[in-house]
Amino acid sequence: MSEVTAAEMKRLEQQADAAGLSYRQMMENAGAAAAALALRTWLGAKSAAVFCGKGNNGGDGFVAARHLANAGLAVRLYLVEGEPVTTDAIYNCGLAREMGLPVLAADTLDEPEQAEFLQSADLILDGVYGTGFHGTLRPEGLAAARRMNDAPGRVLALDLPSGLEADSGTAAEGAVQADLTVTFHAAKPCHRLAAAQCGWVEVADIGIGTALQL
Ligand SMILES: NC(=O)C1=CN([C@@H]2O[C@H](COP(=O)(O)OP(=O)(O)OC[C@H]3O[C@@H](n4cnc5c(N)ncnc54)[C@H](OP(=O)(O)O)[C@@H]3O)[C@@H](O)[C@H]2O)[C@@H](O)CC1
Ligand SMILES: [K+]
Repeated sequence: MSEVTAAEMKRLEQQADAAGLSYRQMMENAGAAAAALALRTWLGAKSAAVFCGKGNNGGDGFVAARHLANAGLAVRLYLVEGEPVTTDAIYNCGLAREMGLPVLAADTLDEPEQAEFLQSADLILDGVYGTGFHGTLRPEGLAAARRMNDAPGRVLALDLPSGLEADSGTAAEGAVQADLTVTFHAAKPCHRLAAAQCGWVEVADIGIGTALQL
């Protein structure tokens, strides 16, 4: 399997953007691919809890949530670190809200109704941290990872399980344990170095190869 580092991935995204494949379109392709993979892997899934951080990994989560909802699943979004901060994540959070998806703070999961939703969710999407993560999990990230790991549903990590460093494969204490990881364009070193934490790994095409004629 070919592999790229986080920095190489960033460079490829910049080149693809310059070649006319916008960052927003890459995020759309990533989230749509993740939703499609979830739907064909777990046939019959009826509900999904989607955890989103404030960066672009969260952006992938907002996109995937839209596509899962369009496929008929009951979907709720949980913001782990408050509102998104990147342009494309803000845009996709807005679209999710416009289509009426519940976008809730993750600490509402302390409330019985939200806790019940998470306990009964067939799918759990981890869009908290991707290639931007380094170091240790802070309390919000740690609490979210614990909730995902403790829930009975299947965990799909977007790009990589939150709490892993993409290049070193170092797993922070309490990192997400995924059943399936969907990564974008090419695997990152963590998928090999921390294979057990990632579960099954699928690489999704997000259009970069075509844009750059690779
Ligand atoms: N670019 C693109 O076009 C595409 C990108 N894509 C997606 O974007 C992902 C990369 O997105 P990203 O670069 O926004 O970083 P992301 O992984 O969301 O998280 C970073 C946030 O976490 C924070 N943070 C870091 N360490 C932390 C810690 N220990 N504890 C707490 N916080 C910590 C960090 O803050 P900082 O520490 O840097 O201030 C930052 O706010 C990539 O994996 C893929 O899924 C796809 O959509 C395809 C197109
Ligand atoms: K993730």
